[in-house]
Amino acid sequence: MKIPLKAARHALFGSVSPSVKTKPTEKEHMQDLQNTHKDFLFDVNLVGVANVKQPVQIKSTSSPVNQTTVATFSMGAQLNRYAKGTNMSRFLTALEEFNGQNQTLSLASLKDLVRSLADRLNQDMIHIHVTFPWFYSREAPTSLQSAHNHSEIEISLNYSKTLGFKTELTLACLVTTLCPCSKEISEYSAHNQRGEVKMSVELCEDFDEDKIDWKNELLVAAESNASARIHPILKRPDEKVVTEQAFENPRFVEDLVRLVAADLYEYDWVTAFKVTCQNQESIHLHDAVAKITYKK
Ligand SMILES: Nc1nc2c(ncn2[C@@H]2O[C@H](COP(=O)(O)OP(=O)(O)OP(=O)(O)O)[C@@H](O)[C@H]2O)c(=O)[nH]1
Repeated sequence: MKIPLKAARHALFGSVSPSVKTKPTEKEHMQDLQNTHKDFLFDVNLVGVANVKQPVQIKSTSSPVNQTTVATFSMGAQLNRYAKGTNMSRFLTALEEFNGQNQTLSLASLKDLVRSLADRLNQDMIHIHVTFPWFYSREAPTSLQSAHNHSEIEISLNYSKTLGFKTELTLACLVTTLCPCSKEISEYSAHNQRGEVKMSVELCEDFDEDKIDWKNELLVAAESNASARIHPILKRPDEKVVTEQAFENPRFVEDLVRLVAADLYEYDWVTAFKVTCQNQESIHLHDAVAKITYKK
């Protein structure tokens, strides 16, 4: 078979030559619809961009201490009823500059990004939400073989020029939970499952991210209270240890949220928290869930 040239193939499938263009091509002669000012009936609480993926550098107190991960950004601003549209491109320009400076993604650098957005968009209120997987080396208990685990991180910043920043930090990780009821009533064994622990915290005024690696602290709060931690590599002697450890530390979903809440209560850098645990029950199709919200 003889295939026609590419241009002919495109024509075959409906492509046509460009028509005569009459609208301006220079930016200064183009309509700027988004800058139209009229009464457009409602203020818009949040307008911006979502699901923007970027490679970012983060720091950790556990290995690997410097790592590249992929973050997903949502950024938005308020818009008053007299402005037709926001300047969408400026969100991406600000983010591109942020990344171009090879900055580490931290609370401090995100706050700089938010301030720069407030200036570029000439807005008093900015919201930014970032999620990314954070990786850490996890050693098996006996063989000491290690590989990477990860938890999901969320950082949410609400900024107001008059009120400043409201920050919420979230970590979600997976743990093992073993059912106390099942252990109590059964002649042998107990059902156990993978549970997701999600913790969101608000920070004290003088929180210093250089002194406290909040990701690590939240991970410790979840894992140290679970029936057992989750490992990437387990040899047989390791598997024996984690199996027995889970049996020695049975947890209802309620037990786990309460124990994690107690740890967060003791963290003096946390002023308010939410803890949820969702167990993918191995003896049901449904999940078991529990949640605690607390303001100190
Ligand atoms: N406001 C708004 N812009 C949108 C939307 N969807 C896509 N855009 C696009 O965002 C782009 C414009 O971004 P702007 O930042 O306003 O562009 P500009 O006016 O050339 O940029 P400045 O010089 O910074 O003012 C256009 O291509 C719009 O079509 C939307 O729902 N709302």
